[in-house]
Amino acid sequence: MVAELDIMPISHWLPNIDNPLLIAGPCSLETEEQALATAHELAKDKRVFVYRGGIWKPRTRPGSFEGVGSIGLEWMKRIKEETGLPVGTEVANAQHVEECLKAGVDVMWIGARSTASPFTVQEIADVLKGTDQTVMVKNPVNPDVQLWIGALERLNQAGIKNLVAIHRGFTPFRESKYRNYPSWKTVIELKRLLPNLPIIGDPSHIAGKREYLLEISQKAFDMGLDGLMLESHIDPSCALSDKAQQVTPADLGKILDALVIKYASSDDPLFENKLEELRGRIDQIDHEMMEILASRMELVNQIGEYKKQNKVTALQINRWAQMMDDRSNLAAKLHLDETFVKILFQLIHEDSVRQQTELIEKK
Ligand SMILES: O=C(O)C(=O)C[C@]1(C(=O)O)C=C[C@@H](O)C=C1
Repeated sequence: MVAELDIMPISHWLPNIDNPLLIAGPCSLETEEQALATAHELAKDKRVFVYRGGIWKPRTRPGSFEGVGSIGLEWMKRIKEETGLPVGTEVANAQHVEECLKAGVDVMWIGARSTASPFTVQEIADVLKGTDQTVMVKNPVNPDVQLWIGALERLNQAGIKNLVAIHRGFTPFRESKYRNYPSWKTVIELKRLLPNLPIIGDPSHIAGKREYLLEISQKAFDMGLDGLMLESHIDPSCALSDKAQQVTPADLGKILDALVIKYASSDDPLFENKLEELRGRIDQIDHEMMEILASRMELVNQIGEYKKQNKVTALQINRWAQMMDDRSNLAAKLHLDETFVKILFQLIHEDSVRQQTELIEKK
């Protein structure tokens, strides 16, 4: 289902933006001194556009630091006054939103677990109705693009047009390099369905460890995302939450220096001409591949007819196993990614079996 959302570009609510949107600040506001010292350091870097700080922290298990609560909003007001930076925090229920609206918080975001709960999102949307608030929506914990869009739709139906999606990664099922694995294909699908929706990355939550921040941030720009949310703490070694993924404002500056910002297109005519020529060749190859696929399918259907006449099963597991070995070996020789080739042939084979079973079952 394609959603039609009325979404404003980031420049509508952040008119001075001249770079990708960078939101930075501590995972949690802990003390007024820590919150302000971090903000003053970050504000010196003109690439930072919004200050972030967690006030209400949804923790997986009880007993860990769950945020300072409403007092943090007073600190946010001081940060705004003293640095001039717009401020943002996570909201998880109607009361949080009401308090943030009163305190003049500029950006609110909905966390991954809340996005996964339509009642929670609706409750938040109902309080926001009639405001011109900026709201960011993190992906739900599982890669369900419709659930992510559903949350954005609920807010949009409440009149919220300053919307941004945040890719913070998905809960892994097993031991993995990153804390929350990125799913770029889910991001591509979201971009396809909602081309006007700004999307930013949250490398801190994807990484879980500061040493991976640069590679994930670069990947986010390579994928055409519109900005980043990065956690920065004046002294990460003392942080009360997510210590390992936070960096000092100085280290954040180094990450930003190392990043190559990418654009959707270039105004260099030489580049554009070359791109057009290469794309033409790709179109040609794709068309040839599809014709080859159609010829393959004709053979599969012929085999299907013989199988029907001779009462032989559509699925031939030994032949399939031999084919997979052969295609994997060829993939290695041709320097193609073996997993990619495996998935491709799995899809082709699945469709062959589907077509043959339909043909065999047809009266
Ligand atoms: O070899 C066959 O028996 C086929 O029908 C072809 C094919 C294929 O797509 O290559 C399809 C189904 C079988 O499970 C194995 C292979």
